[in-house]
Amino acid sequence: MSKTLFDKVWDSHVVRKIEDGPDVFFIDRHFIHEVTSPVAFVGLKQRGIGVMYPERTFATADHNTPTWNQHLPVADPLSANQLEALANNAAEYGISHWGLGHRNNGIVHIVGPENGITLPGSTIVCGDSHTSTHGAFGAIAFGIGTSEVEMVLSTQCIMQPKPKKMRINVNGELGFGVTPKDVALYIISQQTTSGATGYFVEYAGDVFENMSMEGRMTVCNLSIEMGARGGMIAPDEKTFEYIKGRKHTPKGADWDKAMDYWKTLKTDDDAEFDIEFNYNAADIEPMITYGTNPGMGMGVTQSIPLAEEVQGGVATYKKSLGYMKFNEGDDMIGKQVDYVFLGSCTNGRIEDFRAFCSIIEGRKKADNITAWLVPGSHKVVDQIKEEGLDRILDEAGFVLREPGCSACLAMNDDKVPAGKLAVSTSNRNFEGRQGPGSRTLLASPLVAAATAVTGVVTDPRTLLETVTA
Ligand SMILES: CC(C)[C@H](C(=O)O)[C@@H](O)C(=O)O
Ligand code: SF4
Repeated sequence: MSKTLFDKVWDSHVVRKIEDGPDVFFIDRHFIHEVTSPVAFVGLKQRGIGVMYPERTFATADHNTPTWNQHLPVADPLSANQLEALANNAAEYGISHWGLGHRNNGIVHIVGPENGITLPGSTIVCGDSHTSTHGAFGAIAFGIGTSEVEMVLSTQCIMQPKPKKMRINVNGELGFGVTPKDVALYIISQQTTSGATGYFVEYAGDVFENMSMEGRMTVCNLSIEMGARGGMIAPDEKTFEYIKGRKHTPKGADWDKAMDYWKTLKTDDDAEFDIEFNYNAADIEPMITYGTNPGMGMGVTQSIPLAEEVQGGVATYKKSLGYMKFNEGDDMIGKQVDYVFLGSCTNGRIEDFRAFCSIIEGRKKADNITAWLVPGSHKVVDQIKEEGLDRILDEAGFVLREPGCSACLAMNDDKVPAGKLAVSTSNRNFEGRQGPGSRTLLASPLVAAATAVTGVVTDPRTLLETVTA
């Protein structure tokens, strides 16, 4: 029978089918971080049970870590406790742990792929919604709750009903200045934040085939923001090239054997999806959000829609604009911004820093902007330095911080003050997400850079033209 990529990976991991119930589903790789794992370990201890396959679980500290002076003790007691619990639990159960300052430390969804833990055809979970990122490698990857973290630690399985299947095709060529982040924000603006609820998405078509692995990770990362369980892209030569030779990837004969399998990981021509959508690359502009969910996005040159033009409740829409202190019909271009955040598991990889630097090179940070540039991992820091991007940043008046989730969710000191407006390359613009009362505009690293040097929301294409002219 014909199968989709998703079917192939899912079916090969079902340990047992329960009639009219969920599947007992085997998990190849399990990531844990300091926020959602401590309670799971307490549960194990209370029940007096151990971790079944400690070598399949990987711990990293990221959510509430400071991005400055990481060598000093963490001042916030709650954060310090969670970090200590992660370290102690990892040591007690024999789990690999990349704590603060460790060479491999960084945001969980960035260090997994960097270290070759994320592999095609594998199943990956983490107590974290953006686990969907790993789908970029043709893995089935999704977020789980803390009770499921406990279940995976103790049995390496979870109980999961098989989601429905959606395919999103984007064909054609992306325009100048249009990045993977824009593709994702465009898709979410079309789907809304609930359009893909109950589905697992496969992204297909020219745009994803031509995209770098970094870009594919950005797209899969945002799948969750339209309600999807996860998103995935079929592995290809680019995928194999990316993972080859990394710390945890198979070597020698094991690599050849794995490759034979990985090459079969494609949707069969006549396989069926429950639902399918087609979009044109040419319709996608550099995007920006104007409201308080990631579905409220539009082309950066457009004006905020009128209440009667949008689907859903008018009252909710107006409340959202009220929070943002925006009016229907406002232009986004030219709005004064206070903060720019480059980072997160959405846009904290080397390609994002290259994109940012392509705009700020030879320019200066605007005086009204506070910029937080937070690489996703120490490896990204190393790459930034190897490529000399740190000098470009320095000359333009920017400072590079240390890795972590940072202002993506503001669990550390990187909080945008109440009322201030931030252009952020992260994935959520909910009320207070970047600090109580903070206002967030989600956008690509190019839009963030253009805004950082002008001080107002800016279409990056206007600055890129100046550079290339
Ligand atoms: C803290 C964690 C549970 C949360 C998530 O699951 O996504 C965080 O990573 C986020 O991005 O909001
Ligand atoms: S960077 Fe943001 S979205 Fe990603 S895991 Fe951290 S808090 Fe969650």
